[in-house]
Amino acid sequence: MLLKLLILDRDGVINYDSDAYIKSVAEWIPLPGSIEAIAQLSKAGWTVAVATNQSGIARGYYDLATLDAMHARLRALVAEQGGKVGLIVYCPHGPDEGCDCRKPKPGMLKTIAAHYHVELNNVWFVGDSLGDLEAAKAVDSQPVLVKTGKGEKTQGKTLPVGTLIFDDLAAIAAELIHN
Ligand SMILES: O=P(O)(O)OC[C@@H](O)[C@H]1O[C@@H](OP(=O)(O)O)[C@@H](O)[C@@H](O)[C@@H]1O
Ligand SMILES: [Mg+2]
Ligand SMILES: [Zn+2]
Repeated sequence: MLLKLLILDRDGVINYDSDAYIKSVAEWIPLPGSIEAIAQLSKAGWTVAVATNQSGIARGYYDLATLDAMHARLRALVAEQGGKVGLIVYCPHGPDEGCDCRKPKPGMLKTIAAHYHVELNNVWFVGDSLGDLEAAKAVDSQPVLVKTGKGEKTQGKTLPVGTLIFDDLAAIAAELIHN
């Protein structure tokens, strides 16, 4: 059976983003409807994974324990609604470290695909930044832009051909669950 896999960017898609980075669990605040959307998707048989740049680690703004605590919070909130979150992959590196995982490179998407033993082509990757969409395009995934977070600003840029655009994660869940 083909795995119904959806991959999400984190900041600006699941939770509010900030130009000052999300540096603590207290600053990690879910966007309206995002927790419910993830719970509904997982209860409808979707595996929801996350691929997130976290250069704030390299910059020393917060540590791995804090990052893990944010993700534990995400998992707990979704579980409260009867859903679950799949693999969360993050890039802790800075923009100048030349790693293979920082978006727009597709390394995290490849890690997720290998974890679930699936191909990436046509898997939806939902993000609010151009780098998210470019990462998706690099591995023939489906780039999906949400207008939350930096999404409205990103919408004004030249997007990869075929990028789908939705208002928010709730709209994506409605599309995937009811079609
Ligand atoms: O959207 P995801 O990938 O989940 O995470 C984005 C964050 O890591 C941060 O990424 C930074 O970009 P730089 O890493 O400094 O280029 C800035 O855009 C911050 O505003 C943002 O919070
Ligand atoms: Mg983002
Ligand atoms: Zn990296």
